[in-house]
Amino acid sequence: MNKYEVKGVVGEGAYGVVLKCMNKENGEYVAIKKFKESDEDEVVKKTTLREVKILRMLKQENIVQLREAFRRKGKLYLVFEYVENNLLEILEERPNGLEQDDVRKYIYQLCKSISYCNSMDIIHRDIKPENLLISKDGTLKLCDFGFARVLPQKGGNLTDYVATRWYRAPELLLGYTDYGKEVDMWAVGCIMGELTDGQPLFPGQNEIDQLYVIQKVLGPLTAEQQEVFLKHPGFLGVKLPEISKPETIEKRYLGKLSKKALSFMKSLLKMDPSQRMSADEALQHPYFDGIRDKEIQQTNKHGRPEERV
Ligand SMILES: Oc1ccc(-c2ccc(-c3cc(Nc4ccc(CNC5CC5)cc4)n[nH]3)cc2)c(O)c1
Repeated sequence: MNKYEVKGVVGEGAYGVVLKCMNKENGEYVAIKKFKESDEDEVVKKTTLREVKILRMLKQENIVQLREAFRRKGKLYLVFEYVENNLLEILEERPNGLEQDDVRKYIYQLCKSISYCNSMDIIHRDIKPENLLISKDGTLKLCDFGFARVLPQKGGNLTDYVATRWYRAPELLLGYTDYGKEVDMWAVGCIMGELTDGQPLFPGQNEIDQLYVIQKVLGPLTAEQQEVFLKHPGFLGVKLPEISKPETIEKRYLGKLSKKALSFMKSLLKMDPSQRMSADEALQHPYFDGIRDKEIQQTNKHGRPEERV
């Protein structure tokens, strides 16, 4: 830590703190995650080692890069690239939402980061505006893999966890343990809505209310999910809401979303995870026509020559 000068705090959590620091040797800014616990606690040690193992796997332009990891006085320090801002603060500056083209550019980059994670069998599990960093040139970078997990082999289960409620998929809220990468794409749909009008799409006040606000817009849970809800110990005695006329995404964003954007968002906000669009499918969606082609042209200009057919 001697070569770093602390300039401020950019994040805090149960784990510890993320500091904005300057490298005194080269003047470069970095973000350093300083873990609170020393490594005496076996459980903490196991989770931090799992986090570092995942971070070392990730090298993609829309994911914050881990630069180095070191221990000092029994505490673990992770050094990352520093990025100027995050989407939470940008949303606070734009209470009525962002321009539609900026929404599209950010959601495209987010889908690229998730597609890359999925190619490594990694799910993030806590995608939210605070964990989406935005650089001065408008590059989005996914950060904070503290809840991330490597998907278990077929039939394996994931343990429960508590991440940010407003972006949590129905299967997580209902306690399913065989959930998968679809939970990250549900969060993308929630964030797309929030970027569009500046308001959280499903701002539930507790877990029951979260399921209620989701159904108020999208309609009822699936039949299977309703059965799970009625048997869930945490929801015993709680009635499912009678949703005769859901608000619908169309009405919620009337006049604010193009037809392609609406179709894209609705393909993400499917109650049934098996029906939800994957990150790879999302990248091929007509919503990204124009962005994808421009990127292909640029790659061919600077990268591998266009394959001759
Ligand atoms: O497993 C992990 C754990 C932590 C990280 C992580 C890595 C890097 C950052 C980070 C944050 C950051 N910049 C930043 C973050 C937040 C703001 C918003 N204003 C803050 C409140 C003062 C402004 C700038 N640059 N890099 C944050 C988290 C990570 O990427 C993975």
